[in-house]
Amino acid sequence: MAVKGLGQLDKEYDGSKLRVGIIHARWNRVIIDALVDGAIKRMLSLGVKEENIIVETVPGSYELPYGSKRFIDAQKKKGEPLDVVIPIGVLIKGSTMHFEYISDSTTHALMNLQDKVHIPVIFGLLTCLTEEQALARAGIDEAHSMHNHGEDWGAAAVEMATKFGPNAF
Ligand SMILES: Nc1c(NC[C@H](O)[C@H](O)[C@H](O)CO)[nH]c(=O)[nH]c1=O
Ligand SMILES: CC(=O)[C@@H](O)COP(=O)(O)O
Repeated sequence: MAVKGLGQLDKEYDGSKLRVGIIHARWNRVIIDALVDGAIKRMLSLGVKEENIIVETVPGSYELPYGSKRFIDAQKKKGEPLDVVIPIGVLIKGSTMHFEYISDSTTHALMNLQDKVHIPVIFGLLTCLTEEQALARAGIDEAHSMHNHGEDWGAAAVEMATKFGPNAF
């Protein structure tokens, strides 16, 4: 039995009234696409309507914090505010310090973003030392050694928006 991962949620959720934003980087696209797919499928299974999942993209993970902020602002300005956002990126260690700087700064910026936008920001960033680690965490390595982590992010989004989103209480 797998031990790691979100597993079952603490109760049944009805996501039918939620508006969810997914904003994803385009680096490492094959892995990104699997993660985005996993997040969407899980949210649909929790009742989120397809038309209420809005997808935007940025070039790379470094662009996720500012892109997320502007994406949230734009949806609000259109009168279609989001209840939660899932920024998704895949960072894979290369041969320089690039990976460390982007992993650290992006993580902190996404964490701090929540206090600025007042909606939950899910942490959909893989920070992997190898391509194999990233493939496994998207559920697409040959051995299917791990589950698709996008599914956990979709479930976390529905739970956080329902419990702590702008319309939760
Ligand atoms: N190396 C990875 C990047 N690098 C690109 C940066 O995120 C950024 O887009 C660029 O420096 C322009 O500002 N991005 C990833 O998402 N994943 C990587 O592995
Ligand atoms: C995208 C870059 O700036 C690049 O030089 C980083 O190299 P590496 O991924 O090998 O650390």
